[in-house]
Amino acid sequence: MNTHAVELHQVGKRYKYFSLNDISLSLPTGSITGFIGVNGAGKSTTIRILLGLVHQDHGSVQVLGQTMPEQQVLAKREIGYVSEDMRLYPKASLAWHMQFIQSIYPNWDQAYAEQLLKRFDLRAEQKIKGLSHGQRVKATLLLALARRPKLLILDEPTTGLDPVARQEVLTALIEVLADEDRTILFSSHNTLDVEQISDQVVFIDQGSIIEARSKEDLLDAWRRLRVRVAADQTVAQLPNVLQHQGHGQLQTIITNRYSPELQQTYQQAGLEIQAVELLTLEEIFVASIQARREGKNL
Ligand SMILES: Nc1ncnc2c1ncn2[C@@H]1O[C@H](COP(=O)(O)OP(=O)(O)OP(=O)(O)O)[C@@H](O)[C@H]1O
Repeated sequence: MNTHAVELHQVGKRYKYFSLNDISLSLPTGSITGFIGVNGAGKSTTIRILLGLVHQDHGSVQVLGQTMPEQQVLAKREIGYVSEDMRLYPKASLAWHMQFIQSIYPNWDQAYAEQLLKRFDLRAEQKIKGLSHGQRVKATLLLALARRPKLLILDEPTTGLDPVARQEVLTALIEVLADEDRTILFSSHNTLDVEQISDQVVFIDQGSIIEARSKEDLLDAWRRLRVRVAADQTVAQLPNVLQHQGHGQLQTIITNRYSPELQQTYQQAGLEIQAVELLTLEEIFVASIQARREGKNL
């Protein structure tokens, strides 16, 4: 078994108005990675390169031990892919699609497919054209999950789903990972979903990866400190202050390098620390993008 399901090294792709800038990324086997970026950041382009649908201009791409795009036929047998723009046949039923996929993929798990039908409250005999948006997303997900792929790549899997449906989908994804040699990459604008289920987080901005590490490490490193400062003190010059707000005596500092030692340094500089708070993944994402756009190093 490979220790990494996906390895990108210095991968670049140039379009007229956009370029993916030599990105490197590793997804450990058995992990679930949330891939977060604003519109147009390069999430789908990266995913298409992983699938061999778009060829990189340079750099190496290994997916499940296969070199992409050259060995994409072999890799694709083991990859399940779900995106919003996937087309099912509107006039055919879900059962027809299930049989069709079963005939192509030997790993199809019919018992699991039936379990997912119940979980997602879908009827196999219903035609695709009669399904609501959310039901269509769940149907596509069922077709991908029941193939039992080694790597599941989901482009915005929860967009447009109601909160209950979102939770059902997220629970199904967590269950996939009970089997430890399966790996999931999912892109999302929804940081709440990523915070809930991923164990690795990747931020992409303007074609560059700006953060890639374990969710726990990331959440632990970022803090908001509420501090009382002396009148003549300048907070901005203290070490590891990424952002600060307020001009009077009470100010807030945001740091992405929190440690008890850093807190001591601030205290020794004369700050009175009134509170130390964790940030949500959404706050961390927004602050990371802002810092980068202001030319600060993360
Ligand atoms: N085939 C193409 N030709 C030219 N430009 C392209 C092509 N495909 C993507 N792009 C450009 O690459 C940029 C990144 O697009 P991409 O779809 O990867 O972003 P994304 O992060 O998935 O965005 P969103 O969240 O809006 O789906 C966009 O500016 C897009 O216009």
